[in-house]
Amino acid sequence: VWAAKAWREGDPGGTRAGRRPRAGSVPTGFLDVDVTSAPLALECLYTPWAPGTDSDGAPTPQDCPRVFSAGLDLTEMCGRNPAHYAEYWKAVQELWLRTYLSSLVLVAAINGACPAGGCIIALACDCRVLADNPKYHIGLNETLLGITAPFWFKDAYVNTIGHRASEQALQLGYLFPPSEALQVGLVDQVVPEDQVLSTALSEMARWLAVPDHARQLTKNMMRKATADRLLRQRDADIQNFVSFICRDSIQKSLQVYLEKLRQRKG
Ligand SMILES: CCCCCC/C=C\CC(=O)SCCNC(=O)CCNC(=O)[C@H](O)C(C)(C)COP(=O)(O)OP(=O)(O)OC[C@H]1O[C@@H](n2cnc3c(N)ncnc32)[C@H](O)[C@@H]1OP(=O)(O)O
Repeated sequence: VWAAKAWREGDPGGTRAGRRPRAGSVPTGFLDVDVTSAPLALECLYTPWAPGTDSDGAPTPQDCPRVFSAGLDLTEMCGRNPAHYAEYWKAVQELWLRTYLSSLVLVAAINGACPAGGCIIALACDCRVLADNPKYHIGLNETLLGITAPFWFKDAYVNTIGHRASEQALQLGYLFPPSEALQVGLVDQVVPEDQVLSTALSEMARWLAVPDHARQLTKNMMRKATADRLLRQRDADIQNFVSFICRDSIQKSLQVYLEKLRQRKG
């Protein structure tokens, strides 16, 4: 994701959210910032956990392909206490709200798998460019983990791919391969892997060509109702998350899923 203003201006003072991510560390793996301890200054970020810039200040490709984001960090949701879950969920809300409502142009250059929390952050961007690799699935797969996507994940999905497609994909926990993601409108472009970044930059240029104030007001007009819905119910949403995630049956499901992931690796 490129936060346009900072990148365009070279932003020497901006916060580089660098370092190699580890799978599953979203929200921290996505922007690679500790959202649990610091207010997130999205407008100061100019790269994701990717790249860096070359001598002209242009972004260079990240060194960790294959995973755009493995979603939220499941270890943050297993075996912890209610206070931890509440703080974690508040940070997830904050990351999404700031991304979704950012006045910057945000283009997601998706060069790897993009499930669940990864998808929701990509959906908060203005535009998504996905690498054409059959392994790079994108979508909200929560039900396959035995959990449910919260209403604001669902809202973002519906806003992007419509009600029927969301209903089906959410219940099935379906992860779309690139061609289907394009067809359903979950991403805006699918391009060969080595063209993801250049295409994202071209998209960025297209969006930046529009007068900022008009684009920003329009973006806000389109997104405000969805964001307000969460803002009105933030505390209730946190309480709901905590009581849901604390259930023995949910903890068991998550542990089984994590164990499967680890075994698959071996
Ligand atoms: C009331 C509402 C409640 C619910 C609210 C919504 C909650 C959560 C939304 C989410 O985001 S849930 C997370 C969903 N994510 C996934 O299902 C993706 C799982 N991961 C994968 O499928 C794969 O890891 C990958 C992304 C396709 C990458 O594959 P790769 O082969 O490159 O990597 P692995 O070897 O599988 O994994 C490396 C390492 O990371 C661990 N890991 C993977 N994903 C996560 C994760 N999301 N959280 C924590 N840990 C994760 C995996 O177990 C390996 O760990 P180690 O063996 O190295 O310890």
